[in-house]
Amino acid sequence: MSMIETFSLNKTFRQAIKDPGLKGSIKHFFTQQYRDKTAVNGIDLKIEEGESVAYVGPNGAGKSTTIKMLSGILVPTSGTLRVNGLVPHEDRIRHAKQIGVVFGQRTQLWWDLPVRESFSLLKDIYEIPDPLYKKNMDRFNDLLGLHEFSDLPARKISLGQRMRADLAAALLHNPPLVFLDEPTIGLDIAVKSRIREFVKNINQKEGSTILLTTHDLEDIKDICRRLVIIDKGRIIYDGTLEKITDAFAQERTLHFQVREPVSSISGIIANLPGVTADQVNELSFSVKFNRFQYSAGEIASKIITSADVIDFRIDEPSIDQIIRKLYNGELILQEEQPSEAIRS
Ligand SMILES: Nc1ncnc2c1ncn2[C@@H]1O[C@H](COP(=O)(O)OP(=O)(O)OP(=O)(O)O)[C@@H](O)[C@H]1O
Repeated sequence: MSMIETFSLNKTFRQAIKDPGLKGSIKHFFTQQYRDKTAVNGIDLKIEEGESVAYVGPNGAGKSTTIKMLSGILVPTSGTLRVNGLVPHEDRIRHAKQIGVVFGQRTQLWWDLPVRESFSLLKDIYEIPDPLYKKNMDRFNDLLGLHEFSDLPARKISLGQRMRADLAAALLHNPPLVFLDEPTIGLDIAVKSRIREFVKNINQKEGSTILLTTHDLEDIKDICRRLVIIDKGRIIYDGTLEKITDAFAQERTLHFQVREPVSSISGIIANLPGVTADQVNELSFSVKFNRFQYSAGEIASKIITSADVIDFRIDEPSIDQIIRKLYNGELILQEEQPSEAIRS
């Protein structure tokens, strides 16, 4: 049985059409015009137990709406979904016990209570047995350093501390499935890396299934093996990060620095079809090539035998640039690209 299975999942919202300002609100009160906004449009998604999946897409793509349906907060307009054997919105209480949810923008801690009191309230709410509670608190203390701030009320702790506490709060009851909605938003590099390590730990050591939405592509590289890209409510890619890199990161650039000016770079690369060169200044130039056509070693040795090279480095398009181009419609995923999982 899959951990998550959706078929033709749709969610349409009714949005009010109104002009801005008070005048618009008064007019809307009398005329009441609405339009339908399809936020999620025919999502078929299967996630197996123990997978770690990044669910990414531009703003407004439908990520949060999907997570809200999967966590039972929203009822789908049509289609079916099953999460660990339950239909989330039909069985909300039982479902809540089998998931952990972290929203980077919101906290589930009690604002005025010391953080440790929030944990103890959650222990009662989820009916967590004493030994499990103690085991998890010890583990989370080790991994997330909760003791540094657990006597303080949630309103007094920093954003990074709040996120560490929220992660612990969401996982105290050992849920087999964890939804993380932007868990590293606004955090510094050190806290981000601590959180990524923690999430990897619960996925790899505890076997928890992870569904992560993020705009920080470093999160994906670190945590997830599978990437699902959604745009305008539809899945446009479902596969590994490597496959998308293979499809689009074909171009490599070698940058060279030389001791003496080179008279003709185009002459040096003349018998390498498809390779292009750019003179940066008298003593440096770059050479672009397709990595499926040539190896970096081939290109470098060709240049080194013809020029007095003192240094060189290689650049490849970052996954960040590739995914941003996909969002902007500058790259189109096509059937013939080397990815079996690409959807039209
Ligand atoms: N309660 C709602 N009522 C009306 N429209 C909504 C509601 N919730 C979401 N939408 C609309 O549905 C679309 C998808 O929103 P959603 O929040 O799922 O996107 P997202 O991918 O999570 O975006 P972001 O990265 O900005 O958080 C948007 O156009 C949004 O305006």
